[in-house]
Amino acid sequence: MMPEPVEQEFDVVVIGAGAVGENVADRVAQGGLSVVLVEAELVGGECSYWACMPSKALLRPGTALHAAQTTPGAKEAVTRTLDAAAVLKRRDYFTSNWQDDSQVAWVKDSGIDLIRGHAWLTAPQGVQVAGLDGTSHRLRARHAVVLATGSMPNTPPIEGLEDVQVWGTREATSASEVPERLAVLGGGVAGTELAQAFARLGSAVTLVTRGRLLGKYPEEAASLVAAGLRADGVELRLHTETQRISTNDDGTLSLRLGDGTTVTADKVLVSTGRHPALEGLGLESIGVEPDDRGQLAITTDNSGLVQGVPGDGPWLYAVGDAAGKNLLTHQGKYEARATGDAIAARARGELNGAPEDWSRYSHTANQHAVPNVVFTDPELATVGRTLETARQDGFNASSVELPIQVAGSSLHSENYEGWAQLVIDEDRQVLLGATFAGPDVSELLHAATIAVVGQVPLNRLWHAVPSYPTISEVWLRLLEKYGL
Ligand SMILES: Cc1cc2nc3c(=O)[nH]c(=O)nc-3n(C[C@H](O)[C@H](O)[C@H](O)COP(=O)(O)OP(=O)(O)OC[C@H]3O[C@@H](n4cnc5c(N)ncnc54)[C@H](O)[C@@H]3O)c2cc1C
Ligand SMILES: NC(=O)c1ccc[n+]([C@@H]2O[C@H](COP(=O)([O-])OP(=O)(O)OC[C@H]3O[C@@H](n4cnc5c(N)ncnc54)[C@H](O)[C@@H]3O)[C@@H](O)[C@H]2O)c1
Repeated sequence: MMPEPVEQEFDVVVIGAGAVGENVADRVAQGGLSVVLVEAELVGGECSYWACMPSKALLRPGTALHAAQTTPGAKEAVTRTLDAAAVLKRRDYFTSNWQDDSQVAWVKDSGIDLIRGHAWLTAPQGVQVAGLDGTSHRLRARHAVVLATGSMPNTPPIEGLEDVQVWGTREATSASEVPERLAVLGGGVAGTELAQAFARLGSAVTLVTRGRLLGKYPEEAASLVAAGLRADGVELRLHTETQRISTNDDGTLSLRLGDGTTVTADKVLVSTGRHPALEGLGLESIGVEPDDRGQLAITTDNSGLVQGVPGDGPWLYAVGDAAGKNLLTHQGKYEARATGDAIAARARGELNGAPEDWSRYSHTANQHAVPNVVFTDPELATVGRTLETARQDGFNASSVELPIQVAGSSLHSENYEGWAQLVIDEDRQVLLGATFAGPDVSELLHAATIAVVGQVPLNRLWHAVPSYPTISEVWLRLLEKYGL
Protein backbone atom coordinates (compact mmCIF):
# COMPACT_ATOMS: atom_id res chain seq x y z
CA MET A 1 0.00 0.00 0.00
CA MET A 2 1.27 3.49 -0.90
CA PRO A 3 2.12 5.52 2.23
CA GLU A 4 -0.06 8.59 2.86
CA PRO A 5 1.54 11.77 1.48
CA VAL A 6 3.08 14.17 3.97
CA GLU A 7 1.01 17.38 3.86
CA GLN A 8 3.02 20.60 4.32
CA GLU A 9 2.46 24.33 3.80
CA PHE A 10 5.16 26.88 2.96
CA ASP A 11 5.00 30.48 1.83
CA VAL A 12 7.03 29.58 -1.25
CA VAL A 13 7.84 26.32 -3.06
CA VAL A 14 10.83 26.44 -5.43
CA ILE A 15 11.12 23.52 -7.88
CA GLY A 16 14.77 23.01 -8.85
CA ALA A 17 17.81 23.77 -6.70
CA GLY A 18 20.24 24.87 -9.39
CA ALA A 19 22.08 28.16 -8.96
CA VAL A 20 18.89 29.99 -9.89
CA GLY A 21 16.51 28.12 -7.58
CA GLU A 22 18.98 28.54 -4.72
CA ASN A 23 19.05 32.29 -5.27
CA VAL A 24 15.25 32.69 -5.34
CA ALA A 25 14.97 30.65 -2.16
CA ASP A 26 17.66 32.75 -0.50
CA ARG A 27 15.94 36.04 -1.36
CA VAL A 28 12.49 34.95 -0.17
CA ALA A 29 14.01 33.58 3.05
CA GLN A 30 15.79 36.91 3.57
CA GLY A 31 12.42 38.55 2.92
CA GLY A 32 11.02 36.70 5.94
CA LEU A 33 9.07 33.95 4.14
CA SER A 34 9.21 30.21 4.70
CA VAL A 35 10.53 28.35 1.66
CA VAL A 36 11.21 24.81 0.49
CA LEU A 37 13.52 23.82 -2.35
CA VAL A 38 12.69 20.58 -4.17
CA GLU A 39 15.57 18.96 -6.05
CA ALA A 40 15.53 15.70 -8.02
CA GLU A 41 19.32 15.46 -8.51
CA LEU A 42 22.23 17.43 -7.05
CA VAL A 43 21.73 20.68 -5.14
CA GLY A 44 23.67 23.20 -7.23
CA GLY A 45 22.30 22.02 -10.59
CA GLU A 46 23.87 21.90 -14.03
CA CYS A 47 26.30 24.81 -13.64
CA SER A 48 28.12 23.39 -10.64
CA TYR A 49 28.52 19.80 -11.81
CA TRP A 50 28.11 19.48 -15.59
CA ALA A 51 28.32 22.93 -17.19
CA CYS A 52 30.07 26.19 -16.22
CA MET A 53 32.41 24.93 -13.51
CA PRO A 54 33.76 21.74 -15.10
CA SER A 55 33.95 23.21 -18.60
CA LYS A 56 35.90 26.22 -17.36
CA ALA A 57 38.10 23.97 -15.21
CA LEU A 58 38.89 21.94 -18.34
CA LEU A 59 39.67 25.05 -20.39
CA ARG A 60 41.73 27.16 -17.98
CA PRO A 61 44.96 25.06 -17.88
CA GLY A 62 45.17 25.13 -21.69
CA THR A 63 44.74 28.91 -21.70
CA ALA A 64 47.40 29.34 -19.01
CA LEU A 65 49.82 27.11 -20.93
CA HIS A 66 49.17 28.90 -24.22
CA ALA A 67 49.72 32.28 -22.54
CA ALA A 68 53.13 31.13 -21.35
CA GLN A 69 53.94 29.62 -24.75
CA THR A 70 53.26 32.95 -26.48
CA THR A 71 55.37 35.05 -24.09
CA PRO A 72 59.12 34.95 -24.75
CA GLY A 73 60.96 34.39 -21.51
CA ALA A 74 58.17 32.22 -20.16
CA LYS A 75 58.00 30.23 -23.40
CA GLU A 76 61.50 28.84 -22.92
CA ALA A 77 60.52 27.49 -19.50
CA VAL A 78 57.56 25.53 -20.90
CA THR A 79 58.76 22.29 -22.32
CA ARG A 80 55.78 19.98 -22.02
CA THR A 81 52.13 19.72 -23.04
CA LEU A 82 49.14 19.65 -20.70
CA ASP A 83 49.04 16.94 -18.04
CA ALA A 84 45.58 15.58 -18.88
CA ALA A 85 45.28 13.55 -15.67
CA ALA A 86 46.08 16.63 -13.56
CA VAL A 87 43.56 18.71 -15.53
CA LEU A 88 40.83 16.11 -14.97
CA LYS A 89 41.74 15.95 -11.27
CA ARG A 90 41.44 19.73 -10.95
CA ARG A 91 38.05 19.53 -12.74
CA ASP A 92 36.97 16.90 -10.18
CA TYR A 93 37.91 19.33 -7.41
CA PHE A 94 35.78 22.10 -8.93
CA THR A 95 32.78 19.76 -9.17
CA SER A 96 33.33 18.62 -5.56
CA ASN A 97 33.51 15.11 -7.05
CA TRP A 98 29.81 15.45 -7.88
CA GLN A 99 28.89 15.59 -4.19
CA ASP A 100 26.54 18.33 -3.04
CA ASP A 101 27.18 18.28 0.74
CA SER A 102 28.54 21.81 0.89
CA GLN A 103 25.58 23.24 -1.03
CA VAL A 104 23.12 21.27 1.14
CA ALA A 105 24.85 22.72 4.21
CA TRP A 106 24.46 26.25 2.75
CA VAL A 107 20.73 25.63 2.09
CA LYS A 108 20.19 24.54 5.68
CA ASP A 109 22.26 27.40 7.12
CA SER A 110 20.18 29.84 5.08
CA GLY A 111 16.96 28.71 6.75
CA ILE A 112 15.66 26.98 3.62
CA ASP A 113 13.93 23.57 3.75
CA LEU A 114 15.03 20.93 1.25
CA ILE A 115 13.14 17.96 -0.15
CA ARG A 116 14.99 15.61 -2.46
CA GLY A 117 12.55 14.39 -5.06
CA HIS A 118 10.72 15.04 -8.30
CA ALA A 119 8.03 17.73 -8.12
CA TRP A 120 5.05 18.63 -10.30
CA LEU A 121 2.08 20.97 -10.13
CA THR A 122 -1.31 19.48 -9.30
CA ALA A 123 -3.39 22.65 -9.05
CA PRO A 124 -2.88 26.39 -8.52
CA GLN A 125 -0.48 26.66 -5.54
CA GLY A 126 -0.42 22.85 -5.21
CA VAL A 127 2.72 20.75 -5.71
CA GLN A 128 3.22 17.02 -5.37
CA VAL A 129 6.66 15.51 -4.73
CA ALA A 130 7.78 11.92 -5.22
CA GLY A 131 10.62 11.87 -2.69
CA LEU A 132 13.82 10.05 -3.61
CA ASP A 133 13.46 8.19 -0.28
CA GLY A 134 10.02 6.88 -1.27
CA THR A 135 8.07 9.47 0.73
CA SER A 136 5.34 11.37 -1.03
CA HIS A 137 4.73 15.06 -0.22
CA ARG A 138 1.71 17.20 -0.90
CA LEU A 139 2.75 20.85 -0.65
CA ARG A 140 0.69 24.01 -0.60
CA ALA A 141 2.36 27.30 -1.40
CA ARG A 142 0.70 30.22 0.39
CA HIS A 143 2.31 32.86 -1.85
CA ALA A 144 4.26 31.41 -4.76
CA VAL A 145 5.53 28.42 -6.69
CA VAL A 146 8.74 29.07 -8.63
CA LEU A 147 9.80 26.94 -11.60
CA ALA A 148 13.61 26.87 -11.62
CA THR A 149 13.89 23.55 -13.39
CA GLY A 150 16.64 24.47 -15.85
CA SER A 151 16.89 23.23 -19.42
CA MET A 152 17.28 20.03 -21.43
CA PRO A 153 19.47 19.33 -24.46
CA ASN A 154 17.83 19.45 -27.89
CA THR A 155 17.97 16.27 -29.95
CA PRO A 156 18.78 17.05 -33.58
CA PRO A 157 16.88 15.11 -36.24
CA ILE A 158 19.78 12.89 -37.35
CA GLU A 159 19.07 9.41 -38.67
CA GLY A 160 20.35 6.69 -36.35
CA LEU A 161 20.90 8.97 -33.35
CA GLU A 162 18.41 7.09 -31.18
CA ASP A 163 20.30 3.82 -31.68
CA VAL A 164 23.81 4.95 -30.70
CA GLN A 165 25.52 6.03 -27.51
CA VAL A 166 26.69 9.63 -27.79
CA TRP A 167 27.98 12.19 -25.33
CA GLY A 168 25.87 15.13 -24.26
CA THR A 169 27.54 18.03 -22.47
CA ARG A 170 27.12 16.13 -19.18
CA GLU A 171 29.24 13.21 -20.39
CA ALA A 172 31.83 15.55 -21.92
CA THR A 173 32.25 17.75 -18.86
CA SER A 174 32.45 14.73 -16.52
CA ALA A 175 34.64 12.55 -18.80
CA SER A 176 37.23 10.48 -16.99
CA GLU A 177 39.29 9.86 -20.12
CA VAL A 178 40.30 11.90 -23.12
CA PRO A 179 39.07 10.21 -26.31
CA GLU A 180 41.60 9.77 -29.09
CA ARG A 181 39.13 11.17 -31.67
CA LEU A 182 36.18 13.36 -30.75
CA ALA A 183 33.50 14.61 -33.13
CA VAL A 184 31.47 17.58 -31.92
CA LEU A 185 28.05 18.35 -33.38
CA GLY A 186 27.02 21.98 -32.99
CA GLY A 187 29.04 25.16 -33.29
CA GLY A 188 27.41 27.09 -30.45
CA VAL A 189 29.09 28.06 -27.19
CA ALA A 190 29.10 24.60 -25.64
CA GLY A 191 30.44 22.83 -28.73
CA THR A 192 33.11 25.45 -29.37
CA GLU A 193 34.38 25.54 -25.79
CA LEU A 194 34.45 21.77 -25.39
CA ALA A 195 36.05 21.22 -28.81
CA GLN A 196 38.98 23.39 -27.74
CA ALA A 197 39.18 21.89 -24.26
CA PHE A 198 39.48 18.34 -25.63
CA ALA A 199 41.82 19.34 -28.47
CA ARG A 200 44.19 20.83 -25.92
CA LEU A 201 43.89 17.72 -23.78
CA GLY A 202 45.06 15.64 -26.74
CA SER A 203 41.96 14.58 -28.71
CA ALA A 204 41.85 14.86 -32.49
CA VAL A 205 38.68 16.96 -32.73
CA THR A 206 36.34 17.50 -35.68
CA LEU A 207 33.55 20.03 -35.15
CA VAL A 208 30.59 19.81 -37.50
CA THR A 209 28.02 22.57 -37.65
CA ARG A 210 25.39 23.54 -40.16
CA GLY A 211 26.19 27.27 -40.03
CA ARG A 212 29.33 29.21 -39.22
CA LEU A 213 31.01 28.93 -35.83
CA LEU A 214 29.28 30.93 -33.06
CA GLY A 215 26.65 32.20 -35.46
CA LYS A 216 24.98 34.44 -32.86
CA TYR A 217 28.10 36.59 -32.44
CA PRO A 218 29.66 39.22 -34.75
CA GLU A 219 31.49 37.41 -37.54
CA GLU A 220 34.87 39.15 -37.05
CA ALA A 221 34.93 38.08 -33.39
CA ALA A 222 33.79 34.53 -34.11
CA SER A 223 36.40 34.11 -36.83
CA LEU A 224 39.18 34.88 -34.33
CA VAL A 225 37.85 32.04 -32.16
CA ALA A 226 37.67 29.79 -35.23
CA ALA A 227 41.33 30.60 -35.97
CA GLY A 228 42.20 29.74 -32.35
CA LEU A 229 40.52 26.36 -32.65
CA ARG A 230 42.20 25.62 -35.98
CA ALA A 231 45.58 26.50 -34.45
CA ASP A 232 44.87 23.83 -31.84
CA GLY A 233 44.28 21.31 -34.61
CA VAL A 234 40.47 21.30 -34.52
CA GLU A 235 39.05 20.48 -37.93
CA LEU A 236 36.08 22.78 -38.52
CA ARG A 237 33.43 21.43 -40.88
CA LEU A 238 31.26 24.54 -41.15
CA HIS A 239 28.00 24.90 -43.13
CA THR A 240 27.71 21.13 -43.11
CA GLU A 241 24.67 19.01 -42.26
CA THR A 242 24.99 15.70 -40.45
CA GLN A 243 22.71 13.15 -42.08
CA ARG A 244 23.34 9.88 -40.32
CA ILE A 245 25.19 8.42 -37.36
CA SER A 246 26.05 4.76 -36.87
CA THR A 247 28.20 2.48 -34.75
CA ASN A 248 31.01 0.50 -36.35
CA ASP A 249 32.04 -3.06 -35.38
CA ASP A 250 35.02 -1.76 -33.37
CA GLY A 251 32.73 0.47 -31.26
CA THR A 252 33.69 3.71 -33.01
CA LEU A 253 31.03 6.00 -34.45
CA SER A 254 30.70 7.34 -37.96
CA LEU A 255 28.92 10.50 -39.05
CA ARG A 256 27.77 10.76 -42.65
CA LEU A 257 27.85 14.41 -43.61
CA GLY A 258 25.81 16.32 -46.16
CA ASP A 259 28.82 16.77 -48.46
CA GLY A 260 29.11 12.97 -48.81
CA THR A 261 32.16 12.59 -46.53
CA THR A 262 32.33 10.55 -43.32
CA VAL A 263 33.87 11.43 -39.97
CA THR A 264 34.81 8.55 -37.66
CA ALA A 265 35.43 9.15 -33.96
CA ASP A 266 35.68 7.32 -30.64
CA LYS A 267 33.15 9.69 -29.06
CA VAL A 268 30.56 12.04 -30.50
CA LEU A 269 29.44 15.05 -28.48
CA VAL A 270 25.98 16.37 -29.39
CA SER A 271 25.68 20.02 -28.30
CA THR A 272 22.96 21.47 -30.48
CA GLY A 273 21.20 23.83 -28.08
CA ARG A 274 18.84 23.47 -25.12
CA HIS A 275 15.18 24.18 -24.29
CA PRO A 276 13.40 24.93 -20.99
CA ALA A 277 12.78 21.83 -18.85
CA LEU A 278 8.99 22.07 -18.56
CA GLU A 279 8.01 18.48 -19.35
CA GLY A 280 6.54 16.39 -16.53
CA LEU A 281 5.87 19.47 -14.41
CA GLY A 282 2.07 19.11 -14.47
CA LEU A 283 1.66 22.35 -16.41
CA GLU A 284 -1.27 20.74 -18.21
CA SER A 285 -3.10 20.68 -14.85
CA ILE A 286 -3.20 24.47 -14.94
CA GLY A 287 -4.13 24.75 -18.61
CA VAL A 288 -0.72 25.20 -20.27
CA GLU A 289 -0.89 23.25 -23.53
CA PRO A 290 1.94 22.27 -25.91
CA ASP A 291 2.45 24.66 -28.86
CA ASP A 292 2.29 23.74 -32.60
CA ARG A 293 5.72 22.05 -32.36
CA GLY A 294 4.50 19.96 -29.43
CA GLN A 295 6.61 21.99 -26.95
CA LEU A 296 5.36 23.48 -23.70
CA ALA A 297 6.06 27.18 -23.60
CA ILE A 298 5.38 29.81 -20.98
CA THR A 299 5.54 33.57 -21.03
CA THR A 300 6.75 35.57 -18.05
CA ASP A 301 6.51 39.27 -17.22
CA ASN A 302 9.44 41.38 -16.03
CA SER A 303 9.19 39.94 -12.50
CA GLY A 304 9.16 36.32 -13.67
CA LEU A 305 5.40 35.94 -13.23
CA VAL A 306 3.97 33.32 -15.61
CA GLN A 307 1.20 34.86 -17.70
CA GLY A 308 -2.28 33.45 -18.30
CA VAL A 309 -2.36 31.05 -15.36
CA PRO A 310 -5.55 30.38 -13.37
CA GLY A 311 -5.63 31.08 -9.64
CA ASP A 312 -6.29 33.67 -7.05
CA GLY A 313 -3.73 36.44 -7.66
CA PRO A 314 -0.10 36.10 -8.76
CA TRP A 315 1.45 32.77 -7.70
CA LEU A 316 3.42 31.01 -10.49
CA TYR A 317 6.88 32.26 -11.49
CA ALA A 318 9.64 30.94 -13.77
CA VAL A 319 13.29 31.96 -13.69
CA GLY A 320 16.64 31.00 -15.22
CA ASP A 321 16.86 28.42 -18.00
CA ALA A 322 13.27 27.31 -17.24
CA ALA A 323 12.00 30.74 -18.30
CA GLY A 324 13.95 30.33 -21.56
CA LYS A 325 15.09 33.95 -22.00
CA ASN A 326 18.83 33.77 -21.35
CA LEU A 327 20.43 30.39 -20.72
CA LEU A 328 23.21 31.80 -18.56
CA THR A 329 23.89 31.31 -14.87
CA HIS A 330 24.59 34.95 -14.00
CA GLN A 331 21.49 36.21 -15.80
CA GLY A 332 19.32 33.50 -14.23
CA LYS A 333 20.63 34.48 -10.80
CA TYR A 334 19.82 38.13 -11.58
CA GLU A 335 16.26 37.08 -12.45
CA ALA A 336 16.18 35.03 -9.24
CA ARG A 337 17.17 37.97 -7.04
CA ALA A 338 14.50 40.22 -8.57
CA THR A 339 11.81 37.53 -8.52
CA GLY A 340 12.59 36.51 -4.94
CA ASP A 341 12.37 40.12 -3.81
CA ALA A 342 9.15 40.64 -5.82
CA ILE A 343 7.51 37.60 -4.18
CA ALA A 344 8.44 38.84 -0.72
CA ALA A 345 7.26 42.39 -1.52
CA ARG A 346 3.93 41.12 -2.90
CA ALA A 347 3.48 38.98 0.22
CA ARG A 348 3.96 42.11 2.37
CA GLY A 349 1.53 44.04 0.16
CA GLU A 350 4.29 46.42 -0.95
CA LEU A 351 4.17 45.52 -4.63
CA ASN A 352 0.99 45.45 -6.68
CA GLY A 353 0.89 44.78 -10.42
CA ALA A 354 3.97 44.63 -12.62
CA PRO A 355 7.08 46.33 -11.21
CA GLU A 356 8.55 49.45 -12.76
CA ASP A 357 11.43 48.96 -15.17
CA TRP A 358 14.83 49.18 -13.48
CA SER A 359 13.26 48.68 -10.05
CA ARG A 360 14.79 45.94 -7.88
CA TYR A 361 11.86 43.66 -8.75
CA SER A 362 12.26 43.82 -12.52
CA HIS A 363 14.43 41.84 -14.95
CA THR A 364 14.93 44.97 -17.08
CA ALA A 365 18.58 44.23 -17.93
CA ASN A 366 17.36 41.21 -19.93
CA GLN A 367 16.19 43.62 -22.63
CA HIS A 368 19.33 45.74 -22.69
CA ALA A 369 22.49 44.26 -21.29
CA VAL A 370 23.03 40.51 -21.06
CA PRO A 371 26.75 39.82 -20.68
CA ASN A 372 28.04 36.70 -22.31
CA VAL A 373 31.53 35.17 -22.44
CA VAL A 374 32.77 32.33 -24.62
CA PHE A 375 35.67 30.99 -22.57
CA THR A 376 37.79 29.83 -25.48
CA ASP A 377 41.32 31.05 -26.23
CA PRO A 378 40.98 33.69 -27.60
CA GLU A 379 37.93 34.68 -25.58
CA LEU A 380 34.81 36.28 -27.00
CA ALA A 381 32.89 38.62 -24.71
CA THR A 382 29.77 40.52 -25.61
CA VAL A 383 27.03 42.54 -23.95
CA GLY A 384 23.86 44.21 -25.16
CA ARG A 385 22.87 44.51 -28.79
CA THR A 386 24.90 43.75 -31.88
CA LEU A 387 24.53 46.25 -34.75
CA GLU A 388 22.12 43.82 -36.41
CA THR A 389 19.85 43.29 -33.38
CA ALA A 390 19.93 47.02 -32.54
CA ARG A 391 18.63 47.86 -36.01
CA GLN A 392 16.06 45.04 -35.86
CA ASP A 393 14.83 46.57 -32.59
CA GLY A 394 14.32 49.93 -34.29
CA PHE A 395 17.34 51.84 -32.97
CA ASN A 396 19.14 54.40 -35.13
CA ALA A 397 22.35 52.49 -34.51
CA SER A 398 25.89 52.77 -35.79
CA SER A 399 29.05 50.88 -34.86
CA VAL A 400 32.75 51.40 -34.58
CA GLU A 401 35.26 48.54 -34.82
CA LEU A 402 39.01 48.13 -34.42
CA PRO A 403 41.58 45.39 -34.12
CA ILE A 404 42.93 45.39 -30.55
CA GLN A 405 46.40 46.85 -31.05
CA VAL A 406 47.38 48.86 -28.00
CA ALA A 407 50.43 48.83 -25.76
CA GLY A 408 48.64 46.63 -23.24
CA SER A 409 47.83 43.95 -25.81
CA SER A 410 51.32 43.89 -27.33
CA LEU A 411 52.81 43.44 -23.87
CA HIS A 412 50.20 40.81 -22.99
CA SER A 413 51.46 38.23 -25.47
CA GLU A 414 53.44 37.93 -28.68
CA ASN A 415 51.32 38.48 -31.81
CA TYR A 416 48.24 39.40 -29.76
CA GLU A 417 45.24 39.38 -32.08
CA GLY A 418 41.97 40.92 -30.97
CA TRP A 419 38.91 42.76 -32.21
CA ALA A 420 36.52 45.18 -30.52
CA GLN A 421 33.24 46.81 -31.44
CA LEU A 422 30.98 49.40 -29.85
CA VAL A 423 27.35 49.73 -30.97
CA ILE A 424 26.01 53.24 -30.52
CA ASP A 425 22.51 54.71 -30.31
CA GLU A 426 22.96 57.78 -32.54
CA ASP A 427 19.84 59.47 -31.15
CA ARG A 428 20.75 59.27 -27.47
CA GLN A 429 24.56 59.05 -27.89
CA VAL A 430 24.84 56.06 -25.55
CA LEU A 431 26.17 52.52 -25.96
CA LEU A 432 23.76 49.76 -26.94
CA GLY A 433 26.34 47.00 -26.94
CA ALA A 434 29.97 45.99 -27.10
CA THR A 435 31.96 42.97 -28.27
CA PHE A 436 35.56 42.08 -27.55
CA ALA A 437 37.52 39.12 -28.91
CA GLY A 438 41.08 38.24 -27.96
CA PRO A 439 43.12 36.63 -25.19
CA ASP A 440 41.82 37.58 -21.73
CA VAL A 441 39.20 40.10 -22.89
CA SER A 442 36.48 38.75 -20.62
CA GLU A 443 37.59 41.09 -17.84
CA LEU A 444 36.93 44.06 -20.16
CA LEU A 445 33.29 43.17 -20.35
CA HIS A 446 31.95 44.50 -17.09
CA ALA A 447 33.01 48.04 -17.95
CA ALA A 448 30.84 47.76 -21.07
CA THR A 449 27.95 46.30 -19.08
CA ILE A 450 28.09 49.27 -16.70
CA ALA A 451 28.17 51.72 -19.61
CA VAL A 452 25.15 50.08 -21.29
CA VAL A 453 23.08 49.68 -18.10
CA GLY A 454 24.03 53.18 -16.92
CA GLN A 455 23.29 54.66 -20.38
CA VAL A 456 26.45 56.68 -19.92
CA PRO A 457 26.58 59.47 -22.55
CA LEU A 458 29.57 59.06 -24.86
CA ASN A 459 30.87 62.53 -24.03
CA ARG A 460 31.01 61.44 -20.37
CA LEU A 461 32.49 58.03 -21.23
CA TRP A 462 35.30 60.02 -22.83
CA HIS A 463 36.39 60.94 -19.30
CA ALA A 464 36.71 57.25 -18.24
CA VAL A 465 40.44 56.99 -18.88
CA PRO A 466 41.82 53.46 -19.33
CA SER A 467 45.05 52.70 -17.48
CA TYR A 468 48.25 52.50 -19.47
CA PRO A 469 49.34 49.93 -20.61
CA THR A 470 46.20 47.75 -20.44
CA ILE A 471 44.09 46.07 -23.11
CA SER A 472 41.28 48.41 -22.01
CA GLU A 473 43.05 51.18 -23.94
CA VAL A 474 41.08 49.90 -26.91
CA TRP A 475 38.11 51.78 -25.37
CA LEU A 476 39.94 55.06 -25.97
CA ARG A 477 40.88 54.10 -29.53
CA LEU A 478 37.26 53.17 -30.30
CA LEU A 479 35.93 56.48 -28.96
CA GLU A 480 38.61 58.35 -30.92
CA LYS A 481 37.66 56.47 -34.07
CA TYR A 482 34.02 57.39 -33.43
CA GLY A 483 35.06 61.02 -33.48
CA LEU A 484 35.52 62.08 -29.87
C1 LIG B 1 28.41 22.82 -21.14
C2 LIG B 1 27.78 24.07 -20.59
C3 LIG B 1 28.58 25.10 -20.13
C4 LIG B 1 28.00 26.27 -19.62
N1 LIG B 1 28.83 27.27 -19.22
C5 LIG B 1 28.29 28.40 -18.74
C6 LIG B 1 29.13 29.46 -18.30
O1 LIG B 1 30.35 29.39 -18.36
N2 LIG B 1 28.55 30.58 -17.80
C7 LIG B 1 27.20 30.70 -17.73
O2 LIG B 1 26.71 31.74 -17.27
N3 LIG B 1 26.37 29.71 -18.12
C8 LIG B 1 26.89 28.57 -18.62
N4 LIG B 1 26.06 27.55 -19.02
C9 LIG B 1 24.61 27.70 -18.81
C10 LIG B 1 24.27 27.38 -17.34
O3 LIG B 1 24.73 26.08 -17.03
C11 LIG B 1 22.77 27.47 -17.11
O4 LIG B 1 22.30 28.72 -17.57
C12 LIG B 1 22.46 27.33 -15.62
O5 LIG B 1 22.88 26.08 -15.15
C13 LIG B 1 20.94 27.48 -15.40
O6 LIG B 1 20.67 27.39 -14.03
P1 LIG B 1 19.24 26.96 -13.54
O7 LIG B 1 19.30 26.96 -12.04
O8 LIG B 1 18.21 27.73 -14.24
O9 LIG B 1 19.07 25.45 -14.04
P2 LIG B 1 19.86 24.13 -13.61
O10 LIG B 1 21.23 24.41 -13.18
O11 LIG B 1 19.67 23.18 -14.75
O12 LIG B 1 19.05 23.63 -12.35
C14 LIG B 1 17.75 23.11 -12.45
C15 LIG B 1 17.57 22.07 -11.37
O13 LIG B 1 16.21 21.68 -11.32
C16 LIG B 1 16.13 20.31 -11.05
N5 LIG B 1 14.82 19.86 -11.51
C17 LIG B 1 14.32 19.90 -12.77
N6 LIG B 1 13.06 19.46 -12.80
C18 LIG B 1 12.74 19.12 -11.52
C19 LIG B 1 11.58 18.62 -10.91
N7 LIG B 1 10.46 18.37 -11.62
N8 LIG B 1 11.59 18.38 -9.57
C20 LIG B 1 12.71 18.64 -8.85
N9 LIG B 1 13.84 19.13 -9.38
C21 LIG B 1 13.85 19.37 -10.70
C22 LIG B 1 17.30 19.73 -11.83
O14 LIG B 1 17.67 18.48 -11.29
C23 LIG B 1 18.37 20.80 -11.63
O15 LIG B 1 19.20 20.53 -10.54
C24 LIG B 1 26.60 26.39 -19.55
C25 LIG B 1 25.78 25.34 -20.00
C26 LIG B 1 26.34 24.20 -20.52
C27 LIG B 1 25.45 23.09 -21.00
N1 LIG C 1 30.27 30.32 -21.68
C1 LIG C 1 28.97 30.24 -21.52
O1 LIG C 1 28.33 31.13 -21.00
C2 LIG C 1 28.25 29.01 -22.01
C3 LIG C 1 28.93 27.88 -22.38
C4 LIG C 1 28.23 26.79 -22.85
C5 LIG C 1 26.85 26.84 -22.91
N2 LIG C 1 26.20 27.96 -22.53
C6 LIG C 1 24.74 28.04 -22.60
O2 LIG C 1 24.19 26.78 -22.83
C7 LIG C 1 23.25 26.84 -23.88
C8 LIG C 1 23.42 25.63 -24.73
O3 LIG C 1 24.66 25.68 -25.47
P1 LIG C 1 24.75 25.12 -26.94
O4 LIG C 1 26.09 25.43 -27.49
O5 LIG C 1 24.27 23.71 -26.94
O6 LIG C 1 23.61 25.95 -27.70
P2 LIG C 1 23.71 27.12 -28.77
O7 LIG C 1 22.32 27.53 -29.02
O8 LIG C 1 24.72 28.14 -28.39
O9 LIG C 1 24.30 26.40 -30.08
C9 LIG C 1 23.65 25.35 -30.71
C10 LIG C 1 24.44 24.96 -31.97
O10 LIG C 1 23.87 23.78 -32.51
C11 LIG C 1 23.60 23.95 -33.89
N3 LIG C 1 22.43 23.13 -34.22
C12 LIG C 1 21.17 23.29 -33.77
N4 LIG C 1 20.37 22.36 -34.28
C13 LIG C 1 21.14 21.56 -35.05
C14 LIG C 1 20.91 20.41 -35.86
N5 LIG C 1 19.69 19.89 -35.99
N6 LIG C 1 21.96 19.85 -36.49
C15 LIG C 1 23.20 20.38 -36.38
N7 LIG C 1 23.50 21.47 -35.64
C16 LIG C 1 22.47 22.05 -35.00
C17 LIG C 1 23.35 25.44 -34.05
O11 LIG C 1 23.54 25.85 -35.35
C18 LIG C 1 24.41 26.00 -33.08
O12 LIG C 1 25.66 26.04 -33.71
C19 LIG C 1 23.49 28.13 -24.64
O13 LIG C 1 22.26 28.76 -24.88
C20 LIG C 1 24.38 28.94 -23.76
O14 LIG C 1 23.68 30.07 -23.26
C21 LIG C 1 26.87 29.04 -22.08
